[in-house]
Amino acid sequence: MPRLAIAPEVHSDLGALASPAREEAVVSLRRFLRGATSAPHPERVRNTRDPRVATMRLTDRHRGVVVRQRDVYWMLTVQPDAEAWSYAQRHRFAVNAAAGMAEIWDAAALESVEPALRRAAGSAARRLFAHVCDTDLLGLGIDTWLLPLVRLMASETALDAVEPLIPESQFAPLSVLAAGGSIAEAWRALDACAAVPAGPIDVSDLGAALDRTPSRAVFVADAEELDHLLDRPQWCGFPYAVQYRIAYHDVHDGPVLVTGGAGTGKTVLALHRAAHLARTGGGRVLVVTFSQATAADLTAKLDLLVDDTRVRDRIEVGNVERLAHRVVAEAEGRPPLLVGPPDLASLWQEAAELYGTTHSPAFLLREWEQVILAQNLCTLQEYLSAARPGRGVDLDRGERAEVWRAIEHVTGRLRETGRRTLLQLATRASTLLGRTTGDLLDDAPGGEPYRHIVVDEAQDLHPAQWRLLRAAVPAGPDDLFIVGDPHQRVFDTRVALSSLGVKAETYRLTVSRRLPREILTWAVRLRGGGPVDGLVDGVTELAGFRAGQEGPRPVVREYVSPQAELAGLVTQVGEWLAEGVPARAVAVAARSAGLVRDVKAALREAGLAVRATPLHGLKGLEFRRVALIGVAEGVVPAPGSLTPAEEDPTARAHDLQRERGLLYMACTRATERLYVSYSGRASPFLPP
Ligand SMILES: Nc1ncnc2c1ncn2[C@@H]1O[C@H](COP(=O)(O)OP(=O)(O)OP(=O)(O)O)[C@@H](O)[C@H]1O
Repeated sequence: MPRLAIAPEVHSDLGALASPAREEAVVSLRRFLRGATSAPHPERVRNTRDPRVATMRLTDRHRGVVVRQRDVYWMLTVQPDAEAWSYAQRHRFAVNAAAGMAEIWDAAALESVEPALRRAAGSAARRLFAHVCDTDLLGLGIDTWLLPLVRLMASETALDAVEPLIPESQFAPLSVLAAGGSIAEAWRALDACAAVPAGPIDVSDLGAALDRTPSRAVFVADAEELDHLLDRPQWCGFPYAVQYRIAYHDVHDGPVLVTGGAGTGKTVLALHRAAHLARTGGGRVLVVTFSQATAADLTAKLDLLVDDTRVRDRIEVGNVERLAHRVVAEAEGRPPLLVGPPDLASLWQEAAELYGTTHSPAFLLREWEQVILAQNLCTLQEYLSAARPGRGVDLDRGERAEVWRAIEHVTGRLRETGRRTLLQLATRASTLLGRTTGDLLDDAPGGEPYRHIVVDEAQDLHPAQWRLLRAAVPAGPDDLFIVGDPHQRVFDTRVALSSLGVKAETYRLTVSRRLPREILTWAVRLRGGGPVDGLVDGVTELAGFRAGQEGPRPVVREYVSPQAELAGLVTQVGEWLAEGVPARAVAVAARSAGLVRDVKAALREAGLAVRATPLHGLKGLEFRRVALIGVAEGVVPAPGSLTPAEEDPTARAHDLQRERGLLYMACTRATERLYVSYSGRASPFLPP
């Protein structure tokens, strides 16, 4: 029987076909898998660059392009006849001699750039890879067919120009060598492209190479497996090599931290890991995310990824607040009472007035959350000797004692009325769990506690919440799997995991699978501000963060008045919907609640039923079209959320960075188009 491997492009090509053609093509593939007499068969194509390539008729107008070797058929794309023949003629296929993965490249396009490379090389004093011998290049898996082209390159620009035309596993080691890296570093770059470690490699064994390349080929044994692969989104069946390597690694010895820019596939990776742990791990898996909206999104994605209900039932999705609530409720025998923000604000006001402190209510709140709760300081003595990282104003002993009294007033009033803040709840829950790890969570089927916790959007967790998560899972292999992006932080919680005793093995993802290059470049300019701290030791840079696709540039519109801006928004959204973009794929957001209300009213009046939300509401989500309005001076950054510089310049700088992170996060939700508008003067965050 033939062994059929499907490439991700077949998934998207079939998805793009109109309904009867798609069904016809799938029926043909099913017949092929059954070996039916009427099944499509490989037909030779004239003038191919690789004799193993053929096409198979799948509908009266479409063909699948396959590379055949013995019983293995690797189907690469499904195209109308002429395009399928052209594709078959243009491409070459090989097995990487060093890392063993299957590779494919557009040889015709490379041949057409060869004369330009030769001309540039003629006038160059030195070739880019003159310092590396052929043996080393071949040892790094550089293909013998590509080698002469590599030898012609005279500059990094030449290498960058061919990047889209050659496999990543060829480009990655070359780019390291071009930048002056060593052979060992180039090897590491090549290793990073592999989904599985290679073992012995036989370059003539296509089947074994495809097994090592799960991001490019999935074998389907029968019609059921074929339907299963095609009916789910592409990310379910084809994790990228780096996602596969981390997510399907047998056992990570302890915590794992994966960072990466917006849209680099962290959430998808976290979901694959959660699924893998639920299938193979030692107990229940808790997936922690930011909000109810992101929890609903992750739940829906997990339902798609994991269809075995027994495995799915082992995974729970929630946020830290829910976990804290549940632990405390179970220990205390009744649901805890929470204090609302207005009541809390008036308590801080009262404390500032009563104790005549020179510090504002907002200062006291930050001191409580960022110093006292962050370090779980329980006595004045502890507070007097504590470090106050991130706080810009020094406090002497007398001032600290005064601040402590004010804080005790608030905590005392909360105690009297039986109310708590969310961070207090987290602290209480971690204390309870610290005493009895797991036992308080045993109302699950089977009675076991969480054995694994997977954390998405980790950049915004407070130390008190980290302590809760740490206490909710026994320390050991595969205990914590954490993904996050410090550049997207929207709260002022800058904590390095190691400072909380979480020593994680770290990985970094660099290619955005969501953002077109134009939006990414613009958003990175907007983010500016250089490296940021949080999660990792030291800082995270945006350097190396790049996009995998092209697209239109963001549109920035200036209007003469807020009314004109709303009218412009309505026109823009109307145009998107008229183009056929579904309403659920469009989001509109603004910084202030008032503006969101105006947007909702304007959209309602125009009969446009798209999501409108504050900027925070976009966190963790993505949409084909995103419109951000009111990105004006005096609105973004929101003046009310900035600490006055005279009160605490460091806190103000942090507030500004957080506001910038918020706008950056919102801009990076768009997969296709980003529209930004303002009336009056532009927000100082917008790039010139
Ligand atoms: N293996 C894959 N195959 C196809 N698409 C993928 C794959 N991995 C991720 N994607 C797509 O890339 C986009 C970004 O992925 P994801 O949401 O996981 O990124 P992220 O790093 O969590 O983003 P952010 O931090 O900005 O929320 C999504 O549209 C997702 O479906």
